[in-house]
Amino acid sequence: IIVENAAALQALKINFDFIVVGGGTAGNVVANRLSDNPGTMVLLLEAGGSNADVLNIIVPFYAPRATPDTAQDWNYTTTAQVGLNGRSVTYNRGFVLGGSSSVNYMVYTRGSMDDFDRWAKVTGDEGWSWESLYPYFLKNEDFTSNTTGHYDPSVHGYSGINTVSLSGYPTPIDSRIIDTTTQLDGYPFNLDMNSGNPIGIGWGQATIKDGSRSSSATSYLGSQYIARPNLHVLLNARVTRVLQTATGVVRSVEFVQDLDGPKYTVNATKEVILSAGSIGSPNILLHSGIGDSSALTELGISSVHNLPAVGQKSHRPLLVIPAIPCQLNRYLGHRDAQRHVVGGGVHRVEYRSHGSSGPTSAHYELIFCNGMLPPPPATGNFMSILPVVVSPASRGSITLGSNDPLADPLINPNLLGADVDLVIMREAVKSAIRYTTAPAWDGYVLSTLGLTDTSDAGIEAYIRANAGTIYHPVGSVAMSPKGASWGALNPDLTVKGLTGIRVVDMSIVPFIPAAHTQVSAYIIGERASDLIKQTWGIN
Ligand SMILES: Cc1cc2nc3c(=O)[nH]c(=O)nc-3n(C[C@H](O)[C@H](O)[C@H](O)COP(=O)(O)OP(=O)(O)OC[C@H]3O[C@@H](n4cnc5c(N)ncnc54)[C@H](O)[C@@H]3O)c2cc1C
Repeated sequence: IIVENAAALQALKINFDFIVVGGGTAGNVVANRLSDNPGTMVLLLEAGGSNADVLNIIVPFYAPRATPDTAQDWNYTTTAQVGLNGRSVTYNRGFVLGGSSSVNYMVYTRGSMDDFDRWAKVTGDEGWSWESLYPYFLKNEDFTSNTTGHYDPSVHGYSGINTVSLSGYPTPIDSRIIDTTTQLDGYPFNLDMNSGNPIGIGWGQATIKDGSRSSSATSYLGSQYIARPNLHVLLNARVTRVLQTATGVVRSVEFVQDLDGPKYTVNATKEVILSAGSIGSPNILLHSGIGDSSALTELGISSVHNLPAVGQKSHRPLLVIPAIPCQLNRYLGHRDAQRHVVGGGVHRVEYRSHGSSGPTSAHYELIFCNGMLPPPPATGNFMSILPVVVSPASRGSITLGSNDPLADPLINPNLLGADVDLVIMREAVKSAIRYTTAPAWDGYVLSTLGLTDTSDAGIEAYIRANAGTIYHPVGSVAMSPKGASWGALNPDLTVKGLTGIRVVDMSIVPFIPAAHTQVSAYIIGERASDLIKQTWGIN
């Protein structure tokens, strides 16, 4: 049930068992799974508005229009990035029901077995291993395509909630991408990059249903779920702090509906679940006095619980350079509209101190677009290859610049902060250029655009001048083993040293998966729901 406003919510006088903060990718999974028991009262508070009827987030083609600088984006920018010649870059996050799953590019990649096995190792909890999480991938997924030879049917789920499909129409670069795998060494064809072994080049899968975006809002909060009488959803409800109801017990939530309007509080009888994302969750905790107590005191925020890991040094970004555009001698589609990812691939490079989780994990990914990113020059036909560092070693931070909970936090992803990331990006750029030297591209690709000096130094300068981020922040409220003196969360996602509050979103991740991150957010939501139900004996 969508509640009209805070006054209407208060008039209901409901004792909510659970309050979920943030109706994003993971938060909507939790709201759905907890409310499937009709006796459990769930309140979901989302800062943004409705996803309904917003064309830019419904039509897959329009995804690049959904952010930045829109009403559905938090419209953040980073601090000046030393590794990018002091540039600040936009840092998009969904500000709408569905969160970033409502504005993302819909690429569906799970990551590798080693990625999740590393989570299990780092947290000491086997429940985070690939094998343990595998059922959750299937539970999330409603795979709909059936193009033989483009995927492995045995590794997908067909009765889940969130739709995943293969590209619905062919583009002129598809066969060239795939043919190259047999013409060049080092790019093996991978029938399905979501099997846990993503190395190679294969057909892209996306969270698209019947030509429309499948987000956590359209799937987990689809009409049959949002109508549940025990699930209440309040939009435009921006949470400013979580509050103690007794010493060490955090079961109260403070929020506003207007930036200069009154503050409201609402209590949970069982738990508050923070699912405000990798920027939102540490931001709320810090303003609540849960973080590094000396840094908070300096800002005039009373320390409630000293937890230095919140927002600190755990935030691993992904990098992408705007693209290696290639000028084509002909083009078979509509020039501007064809910004569509049709294939993808992930690769390893030999480098001693690399940061990937193991042999099944990539160092970099090449994303192929049948069109140009950013928007193309006035004449000519273009495709792009986007190299992405998927196992970056750089670590950044989310900190506060003021004690105003409505002010933007300071987002420092520290892009290219570790030398190895620059080396891997340089190799990825070379690899992208090499890819189009295969016979499959003869007479099709004329030249690259923008990058003229292809020496190591020339490529590095190009990267520093043009690189940005692919919007996959993680680890700003990371898990560590139970009892560890570092980390912010226990492996069951409870906040260390506090009762009544868990964090469930991408901020919990100790190491980034070498993948796009929405699938992880979904399965974190799925496992967390089971952990919460176990704690409270809910079926
Ligand atoms: C432009 C873009 C493109 C991307 N492309 C892809 C892709 O193609 N494939 C892929 O796998 N991943 C992609 N990602 C990343 C992926 O979408 C995210 O990693 C994932 O959705 C994050 O899920 P989450 O639950 O952690 O956070 P979110 O989905 O961001 O949810 C957080 C929610 O909390 C709300 N919130 C925040 N603060 C407050 C507050 N104070 N009070 C109340 N509510 C609050 C937000 O409005 C939001 O709805 C992309 C991301 C972006 C931004």
